[in-house]
Amino acid sequence: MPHRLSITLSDTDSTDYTPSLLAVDRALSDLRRGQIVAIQGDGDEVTLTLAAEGATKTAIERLKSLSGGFPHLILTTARVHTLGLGSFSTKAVRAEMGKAMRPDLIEGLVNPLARISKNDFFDIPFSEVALQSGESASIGLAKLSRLIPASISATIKNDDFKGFVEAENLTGLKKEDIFGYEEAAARSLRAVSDAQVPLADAPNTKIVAFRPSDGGIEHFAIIIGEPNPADPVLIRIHSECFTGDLVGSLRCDCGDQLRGAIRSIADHGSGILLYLAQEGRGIGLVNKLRAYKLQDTGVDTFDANEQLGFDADERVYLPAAQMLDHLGVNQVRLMTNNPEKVSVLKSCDVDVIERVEHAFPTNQHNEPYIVAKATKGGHYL
Ligand SMILES: Nc1nc2c(ncn2[C@@H]2O[C@H](COP(=O)(O)OP(=O)(O)OP(=O)(O)O)[C@@H](O)[C@H]2O)c(=O)[nH]1
Ligand SMILES: [Zn+2]
Repeated sequence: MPHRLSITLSDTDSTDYTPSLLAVDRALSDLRRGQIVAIQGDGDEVTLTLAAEGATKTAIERLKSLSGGFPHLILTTARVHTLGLGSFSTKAVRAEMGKAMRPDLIEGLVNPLARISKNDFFDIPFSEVALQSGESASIGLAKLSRLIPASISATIKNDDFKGFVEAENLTGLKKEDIFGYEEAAARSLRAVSDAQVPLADAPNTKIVAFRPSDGGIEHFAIIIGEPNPADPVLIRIHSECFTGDLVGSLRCDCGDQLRGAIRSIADHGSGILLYLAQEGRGIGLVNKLRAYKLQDTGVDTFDANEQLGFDADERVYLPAAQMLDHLGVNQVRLMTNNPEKVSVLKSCDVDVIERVEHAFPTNQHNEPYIVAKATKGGHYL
């Protein structure tokens, strides 16, 4: 009698209530709608923050009046380095814009696709932002909301955080909620629905949806055949790629890898494809399109991310490890060319007993991308 995978659907009524996740979720939608969010920092520090992307004059004026001063533009060091505006050892820096806090200058500083002369920035002083500060958390929030990673922030003192956010009708959250969000969301994943979905190349397939407790974005396990968790399971961890997976973009190898993995698992007899909601190596589809436009000027895939202010790769694999854990799978044979996936999965206590090569022929459009992944990203060819 073969061992079966365990798929236990969670009763939504009994899902843990996780206030910190909920606060981040609310803050993300506020930020995306151009609203000010209040981040509680150390002691009586409160960082009032707006996403730099799309910040309007009216919102900046409200931030000024709420803080009683001049807010700063917070940028990632990656972005400032690519602008050639100085060298810093922290992850984020503060541009002290003073009266120069104009939407066109902000756009020029944060968006590499904006047409503005670098000379406009030369007299703006920059200073380092502490790693665990509210200002640093504001960048984390912008990244989680899949906007350009830059904020307009003002840090004030107020020892009645709850009273302040209530009086001003702002979403308030702790900086630790933001720093801990990705891990907490991954650890709260629960299977919420599943169904048989026969695929063209794998008729005996079941898809299981996993949802974090704040109702945030879902990840999926595509289970082909009847994997036996007592043996090593053949798996693929695939990060979402709307362009490659869905509409057949030739700029990457994702579509071939997705369908190729389904075919290989079906040929093998059984296995699991984990489909992770982290489009564009975790920067989101809108930013990936920006990165493509930059790549059309000759920049490679990793540098394009950095020009936008992101790390070269923003992905996390704890959700994948958690889904495997829920399915009772610990030993895996992982189909990938990316050594980082192997090492990160191992660090999440998944026993990767073998890396299975997963490469496909290139085409004229994705060749530079595949070459950059191998030469710069250390991927196996
Ligand atoms: N930012 C950015 N993301 C890209 C680009 N091209 C593809 N992607 C994304 O890269 C990710 C590729 O995911 P995977 O195929 O799982 O990962 P991989 O790192 O190539 O590793 P393996 O395929 O396992 O070898 C997807 O999220 C794509 O959307 C690009 O030029 N820029
Ligand atoms: Zn792709």
